Amino acid sequence: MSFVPIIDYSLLTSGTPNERSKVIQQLGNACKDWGCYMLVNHGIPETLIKEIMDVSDEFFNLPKEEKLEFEAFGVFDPIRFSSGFNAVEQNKDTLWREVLRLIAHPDFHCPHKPSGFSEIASDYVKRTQVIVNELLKGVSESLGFEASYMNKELNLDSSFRLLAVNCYPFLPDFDLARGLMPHTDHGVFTLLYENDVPGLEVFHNGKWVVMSGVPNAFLVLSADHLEIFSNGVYKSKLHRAVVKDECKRITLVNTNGPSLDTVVGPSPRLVDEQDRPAGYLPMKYGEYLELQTKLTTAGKHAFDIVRIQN
Ligand SMILES: O=C(O)CCC(=O)C(=O)O
Ligand SMILES: [Fe+2]
Repeated sequence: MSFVPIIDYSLLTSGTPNERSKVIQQLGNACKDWGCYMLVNHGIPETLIKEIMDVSDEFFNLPKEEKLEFEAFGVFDPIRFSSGFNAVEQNKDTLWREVLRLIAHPDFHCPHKPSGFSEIASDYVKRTQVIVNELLKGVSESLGFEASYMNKELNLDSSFRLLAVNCYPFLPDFDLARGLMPHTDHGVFTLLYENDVPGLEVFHNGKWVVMSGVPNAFLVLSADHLEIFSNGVYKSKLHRAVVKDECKRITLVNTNGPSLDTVVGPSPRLVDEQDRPAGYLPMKYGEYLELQTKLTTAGKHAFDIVRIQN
């Protein structure tokens, strides 16, 4: 039996050169073997995590009409609240979830209530950004590139980033399954933090594996644009949420894409006409997001359109 890899973030930033190169190797192995890992010793104060979890909880506890003031459906709407069943599965098993999506970068957006939400969420986004940037350097090096290569090629300084706050409320009076259908995320990789109610599962070696049990860790999932850019060396991770505990699950999800007008295709350094032809069609990240939104209602994925079937 194998376990989800654990990566010690502190060794990336303050390890000796030897420790750093070891952890970069571990990062590469985690991306190759699992496509996901737990990130520990990340340095985000537990007090800040508690604050953002509490204020998110307060948001979801607002009366329905107040939450619906933020209801929106456009993929580029800066603030988007939605709730309901997974649209794809309307006639099959249905899963309940509420989600608040905020565009966090290049500009930060947040509802004006509850009080303090915007300040706390903005602080959380800034601090998680530092982690994302360091991880990007490590991932870039693990692919054999210089640390800044991915950042430069994907215009990550002006990247499009979302903070999605998911809530799976426990509703004892309703017979509702709670969770999220199997999917992969857009962007380079996703950082996910859960309150202490488990639910995230990843598909590994033909089985669903629960990602939980490491306290105070981020779960990091490789996403579609890492697979595309690495020409399939690192795969996007299939995952889902299944919430069984009789408690409310809240998750904080940071997606980290390139800038919207960046055309993402396989890095020329990882394409070789003979041995490793390009496996993905280039597409602007913004177009990919729009396409994904259109396809979701049909139960399809933009990834299937850019992937070249050899
Ligand atoms: O809430 C979870 O555990 C999963 C969330 C997720 O996969 C997403 O928001 O993309
Ligand atoms: Fe996801």
